[in-house]
Amino acid sequence: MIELKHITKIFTSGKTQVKAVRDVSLEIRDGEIYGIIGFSGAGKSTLVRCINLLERPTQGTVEVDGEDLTGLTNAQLRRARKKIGMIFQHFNLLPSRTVFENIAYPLKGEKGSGAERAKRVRELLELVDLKDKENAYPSQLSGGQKQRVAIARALANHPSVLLCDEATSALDPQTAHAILQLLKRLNRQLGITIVLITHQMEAVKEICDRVAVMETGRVAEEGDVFSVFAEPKEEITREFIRSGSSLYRIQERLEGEVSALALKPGDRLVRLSYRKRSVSEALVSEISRRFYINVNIIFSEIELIQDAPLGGLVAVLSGTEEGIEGAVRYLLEKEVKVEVIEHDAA
Ligand SMILES: Nc1ncnc2c1ncn2[C@@H]1O[C@H](COP(=O)(O)OP(=O)(O)OP(=O)(O)O)[C@@H](O)[C@H]1O
Repeated sequence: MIELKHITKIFTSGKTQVKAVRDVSLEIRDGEIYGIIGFSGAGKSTLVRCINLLERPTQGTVEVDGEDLTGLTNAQLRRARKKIGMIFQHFNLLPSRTVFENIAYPLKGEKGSGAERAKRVRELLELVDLKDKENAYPSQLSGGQKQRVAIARALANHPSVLLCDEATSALDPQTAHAILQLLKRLNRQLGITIVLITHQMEAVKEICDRVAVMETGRVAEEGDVFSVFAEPKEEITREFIRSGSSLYRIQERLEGEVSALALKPGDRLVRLSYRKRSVSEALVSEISRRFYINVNIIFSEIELIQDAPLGGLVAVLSGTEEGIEGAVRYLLEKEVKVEVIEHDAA
């Protein structure tokens, strides 16, 4: 387990001070994928660099598996850091070394013969699906391949934690997806704890179990990914959801063009959002049948987050006043959030 207790980090240069992290306390459990999301400058990188003490916190303690890293001598810290691998946005490979040599680099000075180290490098190459690239140089690799090399290198000493600082931000969406899937596989296969720093909501939704949302050096909100995104409590989280969801953008567009939908008297244009994991029934056909109403779906966006549907739809409900009222009550009972965007009162 990683326990951050009251971490504050202040950068001082001359007379100016920047409080990059302000009194952050977090617990990251063994074997989970923990996301830290925030816009640029929120303090994510500084916080994650405090976990392996690449940045020494101005205040607070960092415990990894019960050991307080802030209290260690330099030699002890070097040993403790072997338990914590790290990858970066721009891969940080050694350009004049081959893939094999890059991965072997952290094994230098470790126990074991050259043959044993070579065996370990080949195991790692296989783990990240790069067996045929051991003699290539970084400049001969794609971004995704470079990140695979960086992951293999970070895993060389069997760490129990992998810190990922914007690891997919420099990659195209397809390659980013492949790297995220690789991280998820390594998490399941090796049981390694992963801390993923990102400004991309998609990355968090795709693989994280829990998430912390950071704003101006603080954690604004924290929890399991489904709950945080289904029922955000803070405005900053809502901003992230809006930035990554067409469901909200479509509403903005529709508001300007409601007349084009030709709502009839009594019709309601609504947005339905799933808020609880339990929604699995065919709700649309159910309300249509029970309350004798028509549900004309204009747009829907539903994705599986942690195996539960998250998202919703924008639709026009037409029928009698009682029918529509009944349907709305029924949806609310099922914990579906109902927002009326337009009501063309009869
Ligand atoms: N070494 C440093 N010296 C001075 N200020 C710094 C230093 N590193 C970071 N900062 C400042 O601390 C704040 C937080 O930066 P940080 O890089 O942690 O944020 P971030 O959320 O990771 O953003 P980004 O995604 O843009 O890297 C920013 O205002 C930044 O300018």
